[in-house]
Amino acid sequence: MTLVCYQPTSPGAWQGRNDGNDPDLQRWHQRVQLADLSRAPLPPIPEGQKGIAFLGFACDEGVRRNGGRIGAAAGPEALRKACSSFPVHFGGQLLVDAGNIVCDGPQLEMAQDALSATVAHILQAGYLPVVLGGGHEVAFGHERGISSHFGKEVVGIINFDAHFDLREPGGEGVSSGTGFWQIAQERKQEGQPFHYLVLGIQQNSNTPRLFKTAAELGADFLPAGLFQQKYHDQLVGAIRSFIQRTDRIYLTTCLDVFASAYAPGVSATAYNGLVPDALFLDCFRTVLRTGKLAGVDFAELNPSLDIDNRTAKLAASLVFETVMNYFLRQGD
Ligand SMILES: N=CN[C@@H](CCC(=O)O)C(=O)O
Ligand SMILES: [Mn+2]
Ligand SMILES: [Mn+2]
Repeated sequence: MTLVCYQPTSPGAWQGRNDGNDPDLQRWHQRVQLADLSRAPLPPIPEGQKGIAFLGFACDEGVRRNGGRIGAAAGPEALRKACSSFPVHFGGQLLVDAGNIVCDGPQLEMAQDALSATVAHILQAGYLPVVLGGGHEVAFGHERGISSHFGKEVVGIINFDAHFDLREPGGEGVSSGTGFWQIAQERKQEGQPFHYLVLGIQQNSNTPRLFKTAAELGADFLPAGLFQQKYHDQLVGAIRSFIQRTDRIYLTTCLDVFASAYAPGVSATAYNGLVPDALFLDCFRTVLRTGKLAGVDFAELNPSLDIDNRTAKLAASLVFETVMNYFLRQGD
């Protein structure tokens, strides 16, 4: 593939604890295969196996344009590091690192185009793309790659986020806060429905205008306050009924959906965000186990604001969930 903004991952990115080379001792860093897409396509997936391809989106420009605290471009590197020592519980399945889309300076739109093309390539090769952000401008590029690959199929978007990210582009153009508005416009132009479910919305972080835009676009949302054990069945039921209306699911997690005690390393912290507890995990796994997963990403990790890698480790644990559920439990 010829790609602007593309950089392969350096071998030093995956390093960690080593207990030996036996299959039952291995860690992810011993199993991740590095692929340089500028030289060769992704390796073929052997019959009867599945593949996941990580792709970094090293980009600060969306958060900068949105007036936030920059540093998310270092997110992919921190996430790889936090994932490196996870144990391998998935037998011979294929875990590949497909490199990075790097947004150098103000070229955000170009980086998003490169992201879309690379995501489409990953899907074409039969892998599940797991994109490591980067600001939430990752969503527009990622989703477009998915919808271009799946053509007329209905792609539903599930976003764990404190924010709608339904802003109309302002003076600086598109940003980390405009991604889902941009997707809605594309859908409208194509005469396709916009299926968008946001989980964890904070009233104190979204203007009345954003709530109004969400209503006008037919977006569904569940507020952060609903994330209580007594509403468990309601939450899981709402997620399931949303998924039923779609053919494919794009799952995106904006790490600022979590309370700042758990996720201090984000641009816009939430003191009263979600707790990454059993209730949250039930909701997250409900999405992962649909059998319709088309792409997963994690946005807004800003290592320069993190405390003791807390946010990176939380995001990494969700990557672990994604890998485990895709390889071993999808379609339950
Ligand atoms: N991707 C982030 N979006 C939020 C940021 C809010 C903030 O910086 O306070 C938004 O635009 O609403
Ligand atoms: Mn957010
Ligand atoms: Mn967001």
